[in-house]
Amino acid sequence: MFVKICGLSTAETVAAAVDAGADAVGFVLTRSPRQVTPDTARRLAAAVPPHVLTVAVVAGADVATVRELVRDTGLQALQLHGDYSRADFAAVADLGLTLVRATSYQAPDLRIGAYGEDLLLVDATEPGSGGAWDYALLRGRGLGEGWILAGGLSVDTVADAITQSGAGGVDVSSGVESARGVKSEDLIRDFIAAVRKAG
Ligand SMILES: O=C(O)c1ccccc1NCC(=O)[C@H](O)[C@H](O)COP(=O)(O)O
Repeated sequence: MFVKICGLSTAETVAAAVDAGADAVGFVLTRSPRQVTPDTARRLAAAVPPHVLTVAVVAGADVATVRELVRDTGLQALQLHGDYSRADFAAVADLGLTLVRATSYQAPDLRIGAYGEDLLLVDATEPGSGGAWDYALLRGRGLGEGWILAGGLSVDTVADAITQSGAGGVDVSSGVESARGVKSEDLIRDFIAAVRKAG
């Protein structure tokens, strides 16, 4: 089971996620309580071992801005939220990053690779809101191998969510925070332990 901890902004919480066995860590480069600058993302990612995927999270920016945001960060993956087209995905393919298409569970084209992406993250309608949804809606929908479930997951709900959805990976942000935008090292550890136990 692939686990991504999203919205990290301090060295301590990045270290907690890595030490607890996260497969990926996300840095939000877009307007959010978790927003970090590209410089901060680069500094935080420099301490992450290469086997942990470092992900730039961007929502709604045009392709030129996206390219500018990730330039020089050294991050390994780019997660795009919003109305990005197949042409937009093609226009960032030359960056050589792992591409993550983040989309609502209500959107069409719920299949890995439909836009040329490497990973598909199926989220609530409002990313980063902590809003849960009916994860069972996606069971058996043939999304492809290893799609990632997101939206309102927490230590208490993640095991059931995996069972209900059949997801091969999970992503969390609000559910590992002590207050909005403030990550908790204990909750990060507990969340990853809950996923490992379930998976
Ligand atoms: O985290 C944000 O604030 C955010 C803002 C704008 C676009 C994306 C954002 N986060 C993306 C994520 O990958 C979140 O982890 C995902 O939406 C799940 O969030 P949550 O429901 O809070 O666990």
